[in-house]
Amino acid sequence: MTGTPTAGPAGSRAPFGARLAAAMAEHGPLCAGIDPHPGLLDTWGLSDDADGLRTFALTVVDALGGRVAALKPQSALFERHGSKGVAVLEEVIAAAREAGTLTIVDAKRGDIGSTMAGYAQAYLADGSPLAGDALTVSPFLGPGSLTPAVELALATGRGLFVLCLTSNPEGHEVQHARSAGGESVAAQVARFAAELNAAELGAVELGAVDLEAPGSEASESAADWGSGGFGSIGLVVGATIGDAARTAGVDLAAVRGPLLAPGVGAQGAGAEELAAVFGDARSQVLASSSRGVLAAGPDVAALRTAAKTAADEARGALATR
Ligand SMILES: O=c1ccn([C@@H]2O[C@H](COP(=O)(O)O)[C@@H](O)[C@H]2O)c(=O)[nH]1
Repeated sequence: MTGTPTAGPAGSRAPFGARLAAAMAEHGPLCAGIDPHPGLLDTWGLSDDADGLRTFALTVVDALGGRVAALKPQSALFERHGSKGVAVLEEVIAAAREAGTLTIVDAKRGDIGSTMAGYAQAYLADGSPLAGDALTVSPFLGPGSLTPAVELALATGRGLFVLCLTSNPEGHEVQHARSAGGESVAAQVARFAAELNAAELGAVELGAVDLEAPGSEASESAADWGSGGFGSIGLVVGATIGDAARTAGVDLAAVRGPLLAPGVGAQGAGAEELAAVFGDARSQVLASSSRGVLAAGPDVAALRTAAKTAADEARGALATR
């Protein structure tokens, strides 16, 4: 086997945090985004319709499947093609799974709890065609509103990435707001994830989570997961945020979960920013680049070279020794 545990039959999937840690160790800390912007479709010589979208997205899976830690399809750019676009997203998730690559579906879902349960069923339930390995979610209706998604993710070996300190400049206005007690919104979100991860990792350490489920590839890496894996509830923390984690009072290392770091490449962040933003949480970072890699297409070899270069740069920037 490779060092990357993949999904076994329903009910036997190892925890997402463990699977992601293994994938990052094998392929480097890069998540390649699949963002089929109209401009990119044009550059690739493709039509701005569901057929062009399908060719684009499946070319990326073909080029990078089995070569990066994760692929992150951006749901909005599939949804803009209507039901045919959503069908392509389902096909992309299945193709990545077939290639043995984790998918983070970037749909940033968030709603009141009863509706969140519907989103959870759509994106996190076994057998749902839109279920990848993890989902991005918005905590801005209150972190507790995400409980249905948390419960289903943990029950199915999937993960969440909760928006915390986003890469866009406008995020500051909301994420740095402080409660009467003085805690920033971002710090509250980080504490929510930290508490969930402490409970999950504590259960693993106590042996209450069976990492050796029959039929999965879990057993061969179980020891690694117990010691080096992440919790399954990650945060989104942009690589562009400068010292915002410090000023918002967010202890990223204490989260013990993966930190999805968009902003690398097209939004201007590079190795220097990755190293500076994440400090002693560098080993948790999954750098994310979409346009910076996709601009190399449609040539498959060029896409692979661009992804490898980005992964190598991220690995160098995030090395802890
Ligand atoms: O804070 C955030 C959260 C998510 N994103 C998403 O990541 C990619 C970035 O694309 P690039 O082409 O690498 O800029 C995109 O899908 C965003 O929606 C983010 O950028 N920032």
